Amino acid sequence: MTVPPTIVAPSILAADFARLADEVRAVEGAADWLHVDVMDNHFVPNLTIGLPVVQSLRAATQLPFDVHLMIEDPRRWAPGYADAGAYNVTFHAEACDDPVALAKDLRSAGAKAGLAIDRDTPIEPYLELLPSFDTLLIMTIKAGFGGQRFIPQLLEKVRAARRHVAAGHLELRIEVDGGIAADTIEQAAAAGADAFVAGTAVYGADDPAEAVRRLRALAERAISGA
Ligand SMILES: O=C(CO)[C@H](O)[C@H](O)COP(=O)(O)O
Ligand SMILES: [Fe+2]
Repeated sequence: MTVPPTIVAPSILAADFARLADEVRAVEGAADWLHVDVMDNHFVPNLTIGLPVVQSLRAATQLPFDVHLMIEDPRRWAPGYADAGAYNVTFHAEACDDPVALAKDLRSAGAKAGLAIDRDTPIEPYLELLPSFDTLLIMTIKAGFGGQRFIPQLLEKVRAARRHVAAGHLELRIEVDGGIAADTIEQAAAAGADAFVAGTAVYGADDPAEAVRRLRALAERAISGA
């Protein structure tokens, strides 16, 4: 698989769950990954979908799945998503006492491993773990709900992560999640993000595929400094 320089990952959290397969197909061909938010009503105060839905959806699309686990006890559940064919499985640093061990398990199960950092968690203690990961997801809101307002101050974590990645020549995606839209994606890209989750901005648009293409064009323009 060739690796696109900029990833746009529509979040199905903002899709119509009664028409999930159709909603996914609406962004196929435009999106790079499909972002799947799994919430357990314990780690965050919201409940979404779990493994059976991901297993069924896997057969409905060619898009790589970017699973974002907002759950307690990710060591118990995360490998199941890798087994279900997820491309990237991201769990929260705050929910895991041995993130490196779980990253190894995910890679052994054939998935990329992602570490997520919530709004109130500093990035510094986790920078030294990054060589064990393929993706670092930096929340640009408080995890739990779609449709929230982007918090620009959180981009300081993106800048710190980008500096660390550059200094260490690491191969790591820096993904931002929460409130990413046409008026925020350029700041996130300029700060050093190269993967962008967008729920409301994609599925709230009249043409979700066009919204994805527009977001990518804005991000690429900001990254190239044009
Ligand atoms: O992880 C998430 C919420 O915890 C979602 O991925 C995120 O909120 C995307 O939705 P939006 O673009 O509407 O903010
Ligand atoms: Fe997410």
